[in-house]
Amino acid sequence: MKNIAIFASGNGSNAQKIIDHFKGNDQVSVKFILCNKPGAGVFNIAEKEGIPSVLINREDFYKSDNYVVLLKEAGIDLVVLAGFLWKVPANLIEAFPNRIINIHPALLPKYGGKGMYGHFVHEAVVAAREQESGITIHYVNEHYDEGAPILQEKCVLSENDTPEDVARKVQALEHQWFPIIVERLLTTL
Ligand SMILES: Nc1nc2c(c(=O)[nH]1)N[C@@H](CN(C=O)c1ccc(C(=O)N[C@@H](CCC(=O)O)C(=O)O)cc1)CN2
Ligand SMILES: NCC(=O)N[C@@H]1O[C@H](COP(=O)([O-])[O-])[C@@H](O)[C@H]1O
Repeated sequence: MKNIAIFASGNGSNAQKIIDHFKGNDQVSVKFILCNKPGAGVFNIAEKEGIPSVLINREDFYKSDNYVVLLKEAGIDLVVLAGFLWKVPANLIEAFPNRIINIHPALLPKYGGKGMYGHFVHEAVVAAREQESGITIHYVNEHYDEGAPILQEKCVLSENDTPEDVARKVQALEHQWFPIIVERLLTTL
């Protein structure tokens, strides 16, 4: 059995796609959904899917090993950041070397780093009149968006695309590829 923990901060559409992908697979379990935003939509997904959820406490997250202990005791094999908006601290990264991955809604290294999340990314891409955008799935290190890349996929943009149009095109790539990459990585662990 391979065990996944998903970290999210928002609606959880990527979490839902990953959960759906492994339904019927008795070798993979989504053990926890952890979120730092009270009332986030991902909590509704956890409840609907019968997956234990955890509201992350900032003090504990950055000043204790409580979440490392929780994940280790649950036998988590892969930590998946799916729209998680806090920086993962060094103790968690050290406890799960090459076992934490993230999806970024742009073609890193462009449009990454502090402040580059959600609609801010797509607004910057449109402002720069980029002709393409896409996704980057990467390992997580102690800096935002600088971990080793795992996959990049592109989408073509038109000059009339709004940030919302870009978000739609990018999200389609996320939903298509993130579950596949999670499954592919689990086979290597
Ligand atoms: N140690 C790491 N932690 C995280 C990474 C990472 O690569 N290394 N990726 C992020 C996800 N992310 C981009 O993919 C990202 C998320 C959020 C931010 C950001 O600027 N956050 C704000 C706070 C926003 C909020 O609390 O609502 C901030 O830090 O001021 C940048 C990039 C997940 N964690
Ligand atoms: N830099 C991090 C970042 O911007 N992550 C982005 O947050 C969204 C979460 O959507 P979801 O909650 O519907 O999965 C996704 O588009 C993901 O790429």
